[in-house]
Amino acid sequence: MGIGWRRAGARRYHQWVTDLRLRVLRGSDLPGAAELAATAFLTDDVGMLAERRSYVLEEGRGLGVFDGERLVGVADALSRRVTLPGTGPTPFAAVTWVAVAPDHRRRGVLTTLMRAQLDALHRSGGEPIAALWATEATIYGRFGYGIATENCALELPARTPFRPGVDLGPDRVVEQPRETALPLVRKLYDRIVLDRVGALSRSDGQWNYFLYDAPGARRGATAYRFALHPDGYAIFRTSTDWTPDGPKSRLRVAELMAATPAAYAALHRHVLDMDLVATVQLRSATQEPLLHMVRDPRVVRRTVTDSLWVRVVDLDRGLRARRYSAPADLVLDVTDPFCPWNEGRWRFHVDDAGVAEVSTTDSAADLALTAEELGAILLGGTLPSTLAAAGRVREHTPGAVHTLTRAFQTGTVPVCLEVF
Ligand SMILES: CC(=O)SCCNC(=O)CCNC(=O)[C@H](O)C(C)(C)COP(=O)(O)OP(=O)(O)OC[C@H]1O[C@@H](n2cnc3c(N)ncnc32)[C@H](O)[C@@H]1OP(=O)(O)O
Repeated sequence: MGIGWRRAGARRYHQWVTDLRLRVLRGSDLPGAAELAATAFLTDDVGMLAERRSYVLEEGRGLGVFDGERLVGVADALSRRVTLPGTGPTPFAAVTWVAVAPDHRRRGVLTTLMRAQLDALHRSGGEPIAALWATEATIYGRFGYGIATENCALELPARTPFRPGVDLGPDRVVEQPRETALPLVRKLYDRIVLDRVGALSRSDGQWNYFLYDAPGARRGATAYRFALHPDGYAIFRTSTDWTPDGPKSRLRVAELMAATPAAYAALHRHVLDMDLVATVQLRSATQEPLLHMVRDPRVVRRTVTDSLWVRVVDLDRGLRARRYSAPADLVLDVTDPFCPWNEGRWRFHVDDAGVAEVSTTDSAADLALTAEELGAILLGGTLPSTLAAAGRVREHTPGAVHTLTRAFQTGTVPVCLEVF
């Protein structure tokens, strides 16, 4: 049976008769998948891609499209947990390694993979939400993914001074070799992610993937270095640059986690004060405390980008997965052509404890929105009021947008800094 699809008209897909076949990938497909991913992502480090990938492979979750014997499209969905407001780490399908061979593009291979992935999650009652990092921001909205979190690439001069009075606490930051640092890092991480909305829990394999450190993966920089504090850690690399004006090396932080303000300040001071370094780069939240600790916030260059794109797979299970900040009783009119089981009117009732009841209804709608907006607001990062101002959430009952916004927003801005 051919499974390629081609768009014909605004919303209709016709079966496109080809030799294309979809099947679940096996471990033995990894080399072919790595070849395909390398081609699609414009690299030739096939061996490295395959080795890194092997740490997180799960039987039965990767999907492949084959043209005869040749693998021409892949999409994986890893079993991961994301911290949701009020409920902590919650399973989600981490969609990744999406690639289509350049000579098979724009024939519906990606659409077929997305269709099969979401159908499987729906049918099996698997993870109620899916999430991904998008290579291009125009790809995934059509499949019901919306921008749920943003992050900032920060760059600031080394030795940037803090404001007077920033408390570094009594504890010292000590660098340790990877082997001894990792168990401590993991313990700290497990503690910190519990209430950090948007952060992802990690298994052994996911730690190996995240901290993959083969020389070819370092892009000319050093191996990872580990700086430990009793309440946090920083993992970073440096790349050396000797110029006629003196050393202008860069320090790039892979991850800095701190459970207390003093640990946060001390760890930032450690990376900012590294000798021979001219510039420090970090990936951070949009509401990063560091900006409010330095004496001159304008020396910090910031580039904001979308990070986690979220898709509510099953509307009722997805909305019930988190707690809410204020009571609400609203009827949502949801448009979701890619997952039609979510379409229609839903009563969204939140009690005083923040627990949601979600059920279908015939009552008149207070608000109308699509799956893309639902995904965007789920973590509390993108506000319904912002989407309403953009014309993407439509209010039928005055005050409904305000009620929805109060329910979804949380005390902190969610952030996901881990690309998977
Ligand atoms: C989660 C992740 O892994 S993100 C990684 C995504 N992968 C990459 O960026 C690697 C390089 N690119 C690719 O491999 C491919 O071009 C893909 C996967 C992005 C798209 O695969 P295709 O099989 O060509 O997509 P498909 O034919 O199903 O397109 C579906 C629709 O998306 C649109 N689309 C697909 N890719 C893009 C894109 N890069 N930019 C804008 N629109 C796109 C198509 O035009 C089509 O629109 P239509 O329904 O209005 O006709």
